[in-house]
Amino acid sequence: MTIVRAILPKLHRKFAINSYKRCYSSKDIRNIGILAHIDAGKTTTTERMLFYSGKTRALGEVHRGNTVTDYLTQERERGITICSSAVTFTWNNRKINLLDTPGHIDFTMEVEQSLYAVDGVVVVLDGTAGVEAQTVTVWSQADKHRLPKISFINKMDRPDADFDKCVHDLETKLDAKPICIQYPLKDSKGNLSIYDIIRLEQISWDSQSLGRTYQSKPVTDSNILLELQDKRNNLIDKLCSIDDSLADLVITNDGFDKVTNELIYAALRKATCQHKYVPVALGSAYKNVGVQTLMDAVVNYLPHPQERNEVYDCFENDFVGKVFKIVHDKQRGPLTLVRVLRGDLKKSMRITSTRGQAEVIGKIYEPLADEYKEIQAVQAGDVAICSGLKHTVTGDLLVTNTTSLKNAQKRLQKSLNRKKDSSLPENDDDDVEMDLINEIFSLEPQIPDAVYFCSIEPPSVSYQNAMELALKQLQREDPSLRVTFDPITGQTVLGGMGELHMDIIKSRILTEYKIEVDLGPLQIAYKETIENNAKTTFAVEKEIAGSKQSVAITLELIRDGKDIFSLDKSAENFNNLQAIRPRTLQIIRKGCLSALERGPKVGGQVVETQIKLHNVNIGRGTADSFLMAAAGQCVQKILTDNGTRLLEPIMALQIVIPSERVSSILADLGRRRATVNDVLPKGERNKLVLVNAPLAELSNYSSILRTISSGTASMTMQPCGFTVMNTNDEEFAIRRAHGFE
Ligand SMILES: Nc1nc2c(ncn2[C@@H]2O[C@H](COP(=O)(O)OP(=O)(O)OP(=O)(O)O)[C@@H](O)[C@H]2O)c(=O)[nH]1
Repeated sequence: MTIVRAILPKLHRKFAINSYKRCYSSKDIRNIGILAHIDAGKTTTTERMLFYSGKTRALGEVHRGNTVTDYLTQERERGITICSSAVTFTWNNRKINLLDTPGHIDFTMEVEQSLYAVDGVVVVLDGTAGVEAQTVTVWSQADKHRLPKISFINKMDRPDADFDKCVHDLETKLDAKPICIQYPLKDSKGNLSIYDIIRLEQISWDSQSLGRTYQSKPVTDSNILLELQDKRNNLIDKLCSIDDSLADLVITNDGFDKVTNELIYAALRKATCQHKYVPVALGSAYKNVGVQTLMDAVVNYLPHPQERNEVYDCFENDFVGKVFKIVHDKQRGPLTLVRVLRGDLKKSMRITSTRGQAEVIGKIYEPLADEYKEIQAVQAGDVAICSGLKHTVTGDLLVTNTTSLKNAQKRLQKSLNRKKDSSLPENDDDDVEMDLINEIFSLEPQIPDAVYFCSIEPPSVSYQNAMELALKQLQREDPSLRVTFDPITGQTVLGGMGELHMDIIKSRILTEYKIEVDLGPLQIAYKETIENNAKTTFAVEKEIAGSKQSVAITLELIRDGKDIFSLDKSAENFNNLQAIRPRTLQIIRKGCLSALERGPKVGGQVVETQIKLHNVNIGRGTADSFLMAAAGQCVQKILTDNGTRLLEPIMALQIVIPSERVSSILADLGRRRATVNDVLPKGERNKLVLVNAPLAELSNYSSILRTISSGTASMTMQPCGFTVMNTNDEEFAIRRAHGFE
């Protein structure tokens, strides 16, 4: 990756006149995600797709900072994708909505949300590196969303690219079943062209026209033809295992000769949509080779919207849309990117989010990164950008109204019951489906816990409000960013997924909101919990501005309680508590919960702790704020008097490594307080090591692993919860948090 430090002037390249004018039926739409490890070439590939489809008139380059999809200043400066962005273009009379997603682990949530909007994915591999750490993560995310995949082996122009190794990696590191539809060919000068294995043709791209023109010719060299025929037969053989009609044809004719290209396309499409095989294409986006044939593959093999999203059938013809991104446009304000799953999305339409917020859609635009073209309506299966939504957050499900949501839930429950009652055997797919359904109807998007935090300060107090507003906006776009206020230090605190995440937030506040904020040192986000149940009565009396304020409150903290706040149901107290007005109870609850935001040890959020209200006496004329503060102080007193334990963030690591190196990796992990969950065979030569290790022990671990394994290991890492620390580790963590280590 070339990092361009100087900010290049944003090039306002004129987009070509809209290349699609007709309305596309949902069968003619492909919603695809483009996923990869960082730097594999997603943005470069997307840029070519826009260019060859006629959507743009000039080719942008990542190193020149003028690509369409990396439109944020930070993306252009750093040469990386931070926000997923949506673009629309047409190819072979099909409309393609494509989401370019970020490759860095800190933005995993972005990728996760984008996957709700697509029906299939293109996974780009760097032909010189094969399957890398983040490839494994995005691959399993695509699996979780049951998305059919195509793999594009990019950078095949480079002398060190190795197509066969990449295909082998797909098999061994991802347990995928690849089907190569192409094979690379380099001439004596190293120029790349491609063999089409199905058509037995050689395809060459013309560099003069920046790859716009390309031609196919039949392969005539008899040796090469034999080799390619062998590959074609192999491909058919594989497809026969899942396609009975193809198998019958091969058996009846005693060979592969009668199998037409059309039959292969149809069988391969079926195999891809059913997750049985992954078509593998290749090329060099940078050298303008193989992108058009990749687009052909997208159209030919990836499903259209009607072939997916059956789970939303329960909404019938009501409107359902998934918010997969919120962006901020200087002229238009916050814009919401919505995948329309059922019904039509229309200008000025009323909708409700599953969190119960009623909203009105403003205008609707067709997506093209940061350029917008207004349209009137969008039908099911398509993707749109809406203005006017004030409360929706990334991850929300939008529906016609609450009645339609309730009806959909009832219908879904009925159909699930029917499925259960029928004698159909249950399988793993049912579990995945159930998880997805739960996620669809859950009211909040699943937001990963922050694992790092740091303070954020405006340049002067006069910027405080503007900074808070900026953070509020950024949080709507990116729910994995947490913003809290520390009442003790008076600082605003950011929680997030990693150093890059925080850094990007800082630079976005500067470029988009013109506020030069300061970030404090990055710290691990420990949580705290109580060790034992404890109960205290706290009484406080004060005269404020001539009026007497008094509260006496008895609270109990209970470990692992179910409800976060409850009332004592014993005969002794319940009648008394029932007489309290609900509004007063809400104030007490609020005071108690805000006290749980900061534990006494390192200021970590107190979790797995229930608060039970036993008794409260409130003096006449006591202000709400005084009551709220008293409730909070009572909780703090219990926490300080009885002490808390620290919980630290744990990461789940999946390390793929040659068998002979496993022992050295395990020895190193042992020194990092890791728990080895399993060591499984992976392909012929490798092992898959599954470990959980504290985040605090993993600083810079990916480069350490590279050193220990001499570059042979690949790894993915993702947060997997918090665990209680032992006393020694805890002491060390506290010293470190207080700056003594
Ligand atoms: N030699 C060669 N370089 C390429 C090719 N494709 C992309 N690159 C270069 O690889 C670098 C990364 O490319 P990007 O397109 O930004 O990769 P990306 O996957 O979008 O990266 P992130 O958005 O940061 O995840 C850039 O410098 C590209 O010019 C290719 O086919 N051949």
